[in-house]
Amino acid sequence: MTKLFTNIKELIQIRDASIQKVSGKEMGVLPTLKNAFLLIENGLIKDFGLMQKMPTFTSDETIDCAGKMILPTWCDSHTHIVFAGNREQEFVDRINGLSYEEIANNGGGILNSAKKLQATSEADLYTQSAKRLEEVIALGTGAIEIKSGYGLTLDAELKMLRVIKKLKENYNIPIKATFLGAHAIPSEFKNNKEGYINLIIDEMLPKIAAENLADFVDAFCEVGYFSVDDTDRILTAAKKYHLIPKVHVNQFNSIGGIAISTKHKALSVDHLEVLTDEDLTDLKASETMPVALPSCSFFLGIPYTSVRKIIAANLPLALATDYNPGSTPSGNMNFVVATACIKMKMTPEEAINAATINGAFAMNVSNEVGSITKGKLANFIITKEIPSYGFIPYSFGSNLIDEIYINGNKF
Ligand SMILES: N=CN[C@@H](CCC(=O)O)C(=O)O
Ligand SMILES: [Zn+2]
Repeated sequence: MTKLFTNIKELIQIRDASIQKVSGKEMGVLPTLKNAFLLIENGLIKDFGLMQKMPTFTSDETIDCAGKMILPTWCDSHTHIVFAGNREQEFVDRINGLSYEEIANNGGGILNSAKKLQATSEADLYTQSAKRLEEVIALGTGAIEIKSGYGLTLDAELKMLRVIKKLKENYNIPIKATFLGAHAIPSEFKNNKEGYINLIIDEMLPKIAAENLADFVDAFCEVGYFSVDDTDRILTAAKKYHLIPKVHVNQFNSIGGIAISTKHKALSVDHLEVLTDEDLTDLKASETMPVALPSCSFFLGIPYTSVRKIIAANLPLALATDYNPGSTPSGNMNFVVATACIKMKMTPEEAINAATINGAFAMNVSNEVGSITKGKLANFIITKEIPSYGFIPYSFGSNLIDEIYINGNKF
């Protein structure tokens, strides 16, 4: 089955397969072709080039894209879309003056979501989560990472990971599962954090590995949650099961989370709203991808990640949503890209690179998605008629998506 897309006003993010991520100044370069064609075959990108040089193809279907642009679907490398219910009440509490920290200390926050999730059946949790996944695919996400971490008991963590497994089976986009048992200390272990870490290491990890339920491991390395030593213990234990770390660090405090994560060769370190010079030095000596989550800063009113410092240090950067019920109840990557430009002063080129090729790297799916590359999945966004790709972040809040293609089929 072949499909030919012709007269594409601009074909965005064309790359050779050898490019897996872009760093520093390279982030400001977004390779494109104006007036292009794109040929797909059996769900994969087969060929692309300039219209003037298009060979004669016999395709099953031809789609005229005059005035429209094509770019790879967004790669959202950090989400928590498997959750039960919502935390709208906490949103109102924050409007009325309580802080995120105060809400968490009063038994709200992650523990509130854990209580709801524990009381929700696996079937119901699947239905709620699948709805969110479909919502974000329609918004242009074509590869996604999903974390556990709202279970906080062996059974509930397994329930979350089994829901992610089922999503992988039923939806045809790259989905990666991350075990985040170390998301918060459950109330039963309030005065016995060691006991909970032992549960993670001695019971959760072996069971999860035996059922092959996770690709990555995560921990919330933060004051009041898991210390650097706790994180070290968990990442060390996870290594035995070949779980690569992707770690929540530096959301509120810089406590050494980056150093311990890079020491464990983490694939990514995520949040980084607080970032010291020492953190930057540790990142520079690593292959770890820094990931910024601007929708979280927007929703909580906390500082935005200093991405200009990161890029000036010649580092790469990825952008993700952090879609979750507490700090970021939105999985809209278009908003993330716009907010990165508006609030973090990224150029449209940098933001699109961060949300596609670097996002793919941050979840180990670079061979399948993240760019318009021969042999990669035909997962792409066709825009409405727009004057330039800069219009995507510029027209924040507008829906500029005309169609989404996943594995060569309209979603
Ligand atoms: N910071 C840790 N975890 C989530 C939020 C958790 C929640 O509030 O439910 C985050 O990445 O922002
Ligand atoms: Zn998160």
